[in-house]
Amino acid sequence: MKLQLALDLVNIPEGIEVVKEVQEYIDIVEIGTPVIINEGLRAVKEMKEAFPSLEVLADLKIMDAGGYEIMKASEAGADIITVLGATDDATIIGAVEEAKKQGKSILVDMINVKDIEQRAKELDALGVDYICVHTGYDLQAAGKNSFEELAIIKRVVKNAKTAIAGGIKLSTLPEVIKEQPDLVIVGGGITGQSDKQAAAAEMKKLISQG
Ligand SMILES: O=C([C@H](O)CO)[C@H](O)[C@H](O)COP(=O)(O)O
Repeated sequence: MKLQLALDLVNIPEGIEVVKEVQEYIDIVEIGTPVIINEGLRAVKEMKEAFPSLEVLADLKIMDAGGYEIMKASEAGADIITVLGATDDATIIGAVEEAKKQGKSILVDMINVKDIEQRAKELDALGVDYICVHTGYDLQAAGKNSFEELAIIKRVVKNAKTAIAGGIKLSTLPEVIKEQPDLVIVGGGITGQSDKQAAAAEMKKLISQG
């Protein structure tokens, strides 16, 4: 099980400082959608240059032009790029083809997918690398989480790796670990803590104890 740090509410220098603090406890650093909106793919490039041994995920949440957008994120140095599960199969197929050509991975974000079980089966058959259940900020504020959805994808996905994101904290991590996803994505649960290093270290410890 890997730990991914999501950077959403920072600029590039602030993001690099956070990663310096926690790098030994994380496997993947995510350049979050808000950061890409503010800074562009330059944020991906600068993070990869600063931490070449970490995998970098570009949270583009691609909805169209799958092949082209995967190509641009790959050129910037992203190892993993996100595509929305709610989009059509043509976009997923284009993204998967381009990612294979570039030697990169696709993480499909299931945010706002209504039939998680059916769509997860379809995406799995299309050859995506990760399927990720995700409760976005707006639904987190309404008290939602994706723990039940994680159990669903764990049951039906046969080939892709499974992941979960959205409001995961130290207190809720054990419930997530019970389901054994391949990847746990944490943003505010680390970046919002006064001692980010201690939070990341404790999370890594729980994850390695499995
Ligand atoms: O993808 C995300 C969100 O849509 C903003 O872009 C976050 O990176 C993801 O939710 C993880 O962050 P936390 O919810 O703060 O753990």
